[in-house]
Amino acid sequence: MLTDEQAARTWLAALPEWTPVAEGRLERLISALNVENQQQNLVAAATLDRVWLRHVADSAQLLSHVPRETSNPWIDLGAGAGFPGLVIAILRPDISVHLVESRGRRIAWLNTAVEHIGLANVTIHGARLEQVETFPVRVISARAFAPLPRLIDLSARFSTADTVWLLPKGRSAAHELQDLAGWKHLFHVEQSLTDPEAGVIVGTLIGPDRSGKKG
Ligand SMILES: C[S@@+](CC[C@H](N)C(=O)[O-])C[C@H]1O[C@@H](n2cnc3c(N)ncnc32)[C@H](O)[C@@H]1O
Repeated sequence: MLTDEQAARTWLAALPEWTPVAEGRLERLISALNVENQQQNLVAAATLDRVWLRHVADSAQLLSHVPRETSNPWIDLGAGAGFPGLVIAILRPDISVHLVESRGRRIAWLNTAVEHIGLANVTIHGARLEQVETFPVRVISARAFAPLPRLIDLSARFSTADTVWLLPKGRSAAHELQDLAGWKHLFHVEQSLTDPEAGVIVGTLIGPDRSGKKG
């Protein structure tokens, strides 16, 4: 379990995806986020002094749940400040990362951040997810985007038999999964590395469940 900034940075530096370029880009992201967060509430202000733990490592931990060679393309729903999507794009410059965000000021921030960091592998869909054209993806991530049933209803059309879903769900992960009805899936909850009480829902979606059973 990572509990402070130093531990988070040490853990990040040991990742196979870690490079000096990625480190520089993450530092640029964080400094721009600190400035922009004074203009709009991208992340809770109280989390800024633990940004490596609460946002960077919290995002990067998703990489360990999907094989490196089967993670392209990746879509991040409700990208907001860019977590986890921008962190994934920085650590995996070899894959195509799609960010979906509907709020104008956040879309503007994402565009500015991508340009400022110098990322060539990000596509920003500045629209409601409901309006984004369907395309198959290998990974769907979404942090703090929507309750699980709505999240799946909105995004199942991007999922194939091979798509891995990575859904950081905080403390509600196990309950949300237990209460999920209407879908056949191979989801389970992984312990979050950054919060002892939080979980990440991980797995694949099979399809609609017409049997009426839960979970
Ligand atoms: C609570 S924020 C989380 C942002 C980011 N994932 C994070 O964890 O820091 C949820 C984001 O989803 C966006 N959002 C909500 N509904 C959406 C929709 N239907 N389509 C696209 N974006 C949406 C909101 O504008 C907001 O930026």
